[in-house]
Amino acid sequence: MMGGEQPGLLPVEEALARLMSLAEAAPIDETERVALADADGRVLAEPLVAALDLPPWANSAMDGYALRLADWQGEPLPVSQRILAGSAPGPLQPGSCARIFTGAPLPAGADTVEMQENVELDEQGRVHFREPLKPGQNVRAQGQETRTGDQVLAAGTRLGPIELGLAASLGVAELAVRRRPRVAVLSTGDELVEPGLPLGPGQIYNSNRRLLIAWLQRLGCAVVDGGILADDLEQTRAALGGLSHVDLILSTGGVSVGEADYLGVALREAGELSLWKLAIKPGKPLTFGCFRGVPVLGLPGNPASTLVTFGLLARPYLLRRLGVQRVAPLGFAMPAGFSWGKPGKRREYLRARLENGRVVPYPNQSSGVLRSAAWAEGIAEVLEGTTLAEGDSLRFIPLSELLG
Ligand SMILES: Nc1nc2c(c(=O)[nH]1)N[C@H]1C(S)=C(S)[C@@H](COP(=O)(O)OP(=O)(O)OC[C@H]3O[C@@H](n4cnc5c(N)ncnc54)[C@H](O)[C@@H]3O)O[C@H]1N2
Ligand code: MOO
Ligand SMILES: [Mg+2]
Repeated sequence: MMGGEQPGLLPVEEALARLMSLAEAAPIDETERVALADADGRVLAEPLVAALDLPPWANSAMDGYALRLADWQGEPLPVSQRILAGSAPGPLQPGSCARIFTGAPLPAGADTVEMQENVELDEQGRVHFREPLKPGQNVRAQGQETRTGDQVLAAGTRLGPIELGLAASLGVAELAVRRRPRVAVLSTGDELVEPGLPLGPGQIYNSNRRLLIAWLQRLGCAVVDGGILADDLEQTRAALGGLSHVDLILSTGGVSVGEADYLGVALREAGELSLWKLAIKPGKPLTFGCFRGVPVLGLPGNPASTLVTFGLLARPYLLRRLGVQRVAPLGFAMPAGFSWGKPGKRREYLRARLENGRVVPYPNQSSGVLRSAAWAEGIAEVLEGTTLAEGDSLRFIPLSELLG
């Protein structure tokens, strides 16, 4: 399309919904078994089902004394055994109590534990219980957390420290996970130079490559580094064609309407362009298509646009291909610490911080300014067609929610 024509922009939620259905149609569903030590950030391929009760046996929640409250008449009790964590006690002798420590198994016959702070010992070493006792107090019953056969994690769960700890608590040493997605990263632009090399006239350093590779690795992807791609249609076709083995080609730049923007051209030529021009700022020219069957996500080249579109759209797309169901960033509502007078045509994502409980945007919101994101703690969403007065609420999405 030539001239000043400005076709309708696709609303962000519609773009996300389309990406999600495209992701569901192209699942990365091969699985592999990995040790827990290698499972952080991976996606569970099968439900995790408990093969034992947790706790496996009743145990004490306190350091103190275990007794059988059902038979106790209020008299001082002699101590018949001492039970440390890791031991296997015999049954409780009738008419006695047991010295017991936190995490130690309750002896058969005992049903209640009193903490040591609430008892007194007399010269005969008998225990006087000073406070009223409740049946079962300070006892962690067998299976109170989990019963054998319970599903504790669903397939499609993304594994993090908590899930790994939970699997370990059930004695699981290996998990079935989806294989890592293979994602190629291409940085388009004749102006780009890698850090460490001298900068010539008109050149800038390639920041998107590092940003995306580090982020993809955190997401558990196997990255194919495609380096810098010149602004040239022939080379663009060749580069895309040479990546037939990956699950996704992720590029930056070359998707707008400039005369050196060839990514969109190559996708259009291949006849498989399914998404272009979103009502999002930054990030409008985001492009999604396929090149000879390989999905291609063309992020806009401006670094803050790359960041916002990767976090809001590419990341959920990749996670959904791995079977993760809850993918969209949630954030929470916070009051604006600024006003917004001019309703926009695009939904804006401001790089912002929380100060005194209010959202404060970085002063320079230009999509070329990556420093805005390094300063920010999150991105704040200003809906299209709206104005804001100070104190009005808007959604704030912490960067930590996007980066993990
Ligand atoms: N006439 C119009 N011009 C532009 C429009 C428009 O609608 N009409 N959209 C603007 C918007 S919005 C964006 S965003 C940019 C995006 O364009 P591209 O994705 O095609 O990106 P490039 O033009 O190749 O680069 C944009 C900008 O970012 C710098 N860049 C690119 N790659 C990197 C990298 N790897 N590391 C650091 N910086 C990078 C590049 O030098 C440019 O300054 O288009 C607007 N134009
Ligand atoms: O949409 Mo562009 O990313 O504003 O600069
Ligand atoms: Mg370019």
